[in-house]
Amino acid sequence: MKLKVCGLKYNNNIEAVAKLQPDYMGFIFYEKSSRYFVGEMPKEILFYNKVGVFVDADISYILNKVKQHNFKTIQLHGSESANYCAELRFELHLKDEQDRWQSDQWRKGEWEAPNWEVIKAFSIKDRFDFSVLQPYEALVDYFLFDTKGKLPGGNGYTFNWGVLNQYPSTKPYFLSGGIGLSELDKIKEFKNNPASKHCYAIDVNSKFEIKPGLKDINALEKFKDELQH
Ligand SMILES: O=C(O)c1ccccc1NCC(=O)[C@H](O)[C@H](O)COP(=O)(O)O
Repeated sequence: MKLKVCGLKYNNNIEAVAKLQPDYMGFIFYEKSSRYFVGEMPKEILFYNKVGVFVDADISYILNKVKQHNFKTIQLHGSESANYCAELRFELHLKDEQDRWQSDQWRKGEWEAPNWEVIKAFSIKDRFDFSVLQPYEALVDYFLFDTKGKLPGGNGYTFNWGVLNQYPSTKPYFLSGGIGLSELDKIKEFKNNPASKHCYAIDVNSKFEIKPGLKDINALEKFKDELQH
């Protein structure tokens, strides 16, 4: 399973996390979050697979952040509708066209359109109406299942993963919400469960923090090693 480390905030710490080579590194662009990312990222991670995480943001705001931070993956963590996802896809495509015309690589015949990935998050507690996923099927690349809580994300506790036994789709999903070292046994058990068939990645955040946005590198390293076994 792949690993996404979310909610990175401090540049030295970001570089240290990047050295662990998680598959995705997530950055929160939601002002009310204690992990809200401001400023510039270290140049060293320009080409890493970085995820911009947004909550009901204006699409123009997302496009600005995509350009500023070179995101290829966008995570929608609010109540974004399927129409919103369609509009985002359309705008990303328009952006590609503009970039193509302005690019030297295109003139040299070397231009490659970015492979956008859109993740749509949904919150679960003890049950979930999976029919809500249907309108998003053709519009997003991954679903992400997080725990329903007071905050849109980063609540720090797990939901009942048994709910995923009813997952009706074949779309790969991220499993999220309160996952820490103490969930490793549960993850191993989950891997043997039919519900994990389409689980593409594990998403971790607050359970690996020294303070909001500052990740514990040793704990992450241990988790990554264990996840691979
Ligand atoms: O982490 C936040 O502060 C946050 C705030 C607003 C929207 C999304 C947010 N996090 C998104 C994530 O993908 C988290 O990794 C996910 O919610 C799980 O967090 P945690 O329960 O702390 O493991």
